[in-house]
Amino acid sequence: MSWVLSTSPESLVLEVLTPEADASGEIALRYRYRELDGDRTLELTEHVTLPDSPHGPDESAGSSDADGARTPSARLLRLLALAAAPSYYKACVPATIAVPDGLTPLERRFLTAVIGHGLGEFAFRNDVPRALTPTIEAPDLDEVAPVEDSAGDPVRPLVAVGGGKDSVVTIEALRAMGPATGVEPTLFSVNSYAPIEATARAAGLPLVVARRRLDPALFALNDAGALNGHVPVTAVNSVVGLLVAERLGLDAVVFSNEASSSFGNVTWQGVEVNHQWSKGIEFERLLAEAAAGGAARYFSFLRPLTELAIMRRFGQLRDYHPVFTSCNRAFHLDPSRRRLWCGECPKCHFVFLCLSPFVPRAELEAIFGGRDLFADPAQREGFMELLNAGGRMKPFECVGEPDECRAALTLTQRHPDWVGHPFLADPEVAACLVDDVVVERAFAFHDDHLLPASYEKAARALL
Ligand SMILES: CC(=O)N[C@H]1[C@@H](OP(=O)(O)OP(=O)(O)OC[C@H]2O[C@@H](n3ccc(=O)[nH]c3=O)[C@H](O)[C@@H]2O)O[C@H](CO)[C@@H](O)[C@@H]1O[C@H](C)C(=O)N[C@@H](C)C(=O)N[C@@H](CCC(=O)O)C(=O)O
Ligand SMILES: Nc1ncnc2c1ncn2[C@@H]1O[C@H](COP(=O)(O)OP(=O)(O)OP(=O)(O)O)[C@@H](O)[C@H]1O
Repeated sequence: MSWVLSTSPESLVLEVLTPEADASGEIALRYRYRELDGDRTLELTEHVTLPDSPHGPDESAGSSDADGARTPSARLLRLLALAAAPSYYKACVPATIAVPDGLTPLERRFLTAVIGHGLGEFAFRNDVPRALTPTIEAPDLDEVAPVEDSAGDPVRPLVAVGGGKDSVVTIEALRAMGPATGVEPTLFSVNSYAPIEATARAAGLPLVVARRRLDPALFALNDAGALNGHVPVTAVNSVVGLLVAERLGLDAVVFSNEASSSFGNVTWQGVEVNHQWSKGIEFERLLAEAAAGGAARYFSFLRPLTELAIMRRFGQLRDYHPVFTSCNRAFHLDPSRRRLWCGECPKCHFVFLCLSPFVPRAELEAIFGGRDLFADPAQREGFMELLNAGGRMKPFECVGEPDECRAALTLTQRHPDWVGHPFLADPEVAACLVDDVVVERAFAFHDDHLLPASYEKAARALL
């Protein structure tokens, strides 16, 4: 199979083939590398298994077959095949991606964006700018006529759970909406991880789990030296969420992507490179438009809020403090590589810094296994990057804006638990303190969001 790695990108095409699905919830996403001037091919298949309802079969949901079972809609299946394509494309970065079944204008925009923006970090780190602009060969299909979403606000949301702080804030806000609005959340994850299961248990709400298995040939290609790097994984999780909602008869898919995730890390070759692109508002709009008129709406409940406002709210949700994990080392595909709170990655630095004004010091240190990360000289540079000290670049991880980090530092410096801490007396750290205007701005409500009215009201109540 490693012939694909030695073939020139111009002589190689990645085909996105027709996805297959059945009423049991099994989905096969099929891709094929094809040599342009030879006859060698390499087929890759990714499998996704959609869950059944936690309450038993719901006859009213989805499109019914004769036997009452449900098959996923072709529109969402096609979107999933496009959203998952970057994993396979990035291994060889062929000059052409072909979709023999054709693309509607919206699908073409979607594929262009998940490659052109979703692979920004991959292209930057591997220094392959051409990765962002492959030729897309696909017959033009007519757009499906746009359909308005139903007028009422959704009441049966499927809430994505990542095991971290953000989804917890959403879960509790939606639960609080219940008595007045009838909102009843169901929790969902792609694959199963200990912090996600523990979060669902702490919430006491039903969790449904979709399974996603990459083609093992991708790992073999990686071992043989294929290009590798970050992919827009939230794009995949989001479309899987829409397929799950359709299958279970739920009326919304709710993510917990905050305002800050729309801001990039660096501008390179005229492109804003954003590790979190598929968590940003541009992706949210694109998918919401593509999913419009379907079974479920797609939006992010925390879009109007900053990371710091979310941290402040999460600080109050103490039942979850022993169970959540934001550190990405807990989420490797291979369970033997998983680890809780490594204490040395940008997400650990970020959570430690931004929770420090809102959680008593002893409790914060307990979350990190009894460690005070401010006191560890090996972590100093990581904090400096978050604070943008001396113009350092924001790390490639899901972390907030430098001004939010500086506002957190300022609040921590004023907090009695941290008085006299040597880290805060470090002159380079002290130079990052900000005034009250910046602190206040770090809690602002952002109006660029897609929240239905009752959800917007609930989000405002978090401030
Ligand atoms: C857990 C983690 O941080 N993974 C990133 C890491 O990959 P690593 O090899 O250390 O571990 P695995 O995730 O187990 O991946 C094994 C290989 O599989 C490839 N792969 C994985 C998922 C996928 O959808 N497609 C793939 O091709 C992967 O490239 C490995 O070869 O480093 C990778 C390279 O930078 C990252 O791509 C891995 O990130 C995962 C895709 C992932 O799930 N990450 C989330 C924890 C994550 O980053 N969430 C974001 C949300 C932003 C977004 O949507 O872009 C965040 O919290 O920052
Ligand atoms: N495996 C997963 N399955 C479904 N949704 C996920 C998964 N991992 C992350 N998400 C969702 O993707 C979005 C972005 O993930 P992110 O890691 O930023 O959030 P989080 O885990 O809630 O919080 P934190 O920032 O503390 O990690 C969130 O809505 C999260 O719930």
